[in-house]
Amino acid sequence: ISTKTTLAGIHFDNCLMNAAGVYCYDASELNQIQNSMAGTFVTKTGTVTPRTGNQVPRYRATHLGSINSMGLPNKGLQYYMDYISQQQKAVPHKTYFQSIAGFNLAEDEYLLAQIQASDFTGVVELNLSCPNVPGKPQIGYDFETVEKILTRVFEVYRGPLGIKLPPYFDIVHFDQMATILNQFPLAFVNSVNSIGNGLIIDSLSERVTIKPKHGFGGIGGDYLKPTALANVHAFYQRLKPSIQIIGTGGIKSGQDAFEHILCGASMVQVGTALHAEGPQIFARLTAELKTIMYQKGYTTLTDFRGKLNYLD
Ligand SMILES: O=C(O)c1[nH]c(=O)[nH]c(=O)c1I
Repeated sequence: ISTKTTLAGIHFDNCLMNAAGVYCYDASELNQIQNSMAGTFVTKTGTVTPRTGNQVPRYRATHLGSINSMGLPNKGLQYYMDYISQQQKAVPHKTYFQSIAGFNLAEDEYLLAQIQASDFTGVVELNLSCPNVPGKPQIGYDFETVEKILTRVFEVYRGPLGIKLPPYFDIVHFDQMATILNQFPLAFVNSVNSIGNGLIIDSLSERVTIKPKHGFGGIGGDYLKPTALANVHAFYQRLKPSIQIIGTGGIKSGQDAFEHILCGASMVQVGTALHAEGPQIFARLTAELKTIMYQKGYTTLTDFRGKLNYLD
């Protein structure tokens, strides 16, 4: 029984990995994912220059998930490129993901030019869905800008590249986004990022739980799972087969991972639950997923990927 997968024509021994932003801020955290059962890692979204991010407390977990308004704290693209360059030499049989975000088209182009000029042989995840940079809208909700960015991206970048999208909540939005995305040679679409600008309150103290933005932040965990599964399946149904799906949102058990794959995911990313449990979660999730596959008589992910049944 194998949980291996292929994405962008690249083989991964395991379909489980971290979600950008969790356990991937620096070399210390990335080493822990590298030394876990995860199939690979994605870096914290890298920007042109390092960022300290928003004021703390900026992350809070509840028994149903998490809220965060980190504000894109990161070491800057070059730090992550240096780390990946080192890992490509030290652990060459794995392929790594670099998450990036520019604050405008020129920055997107600059980031991609830097990657193109480097020895990077991995996969780029262009983040179009950070909800926590004050004053900056989530690009994923501006369809015309998404189309403009992707047009330019594929004029300048030749390696495998996918995008991280915010959750959508309207069937027509799935249709409109898929129509745009099907124009481009995307390697994948990663659905979903956190549900932007939720609010979790401590009713005892009658206060919000995080400092930035009057307590408003991205929602992850159990709260997010039904939305995540819907976005994974909606894009799986609509996108051309060459654009694969990475499923992110609400995965804390082998069953959750199984459900994302049943909805069409080729790779699954873990955020909130990884933050709570640490990198050993990948051993647990892999074992649980294999047990479910065994019980159902499946030996590979292709036996059930995308084969969600309807009631009609
Ligand atoms: O606040 C963040 O750093 C952050 N937080 C999220 O929940 N998603 C994102 O894409 C980002 I860039």
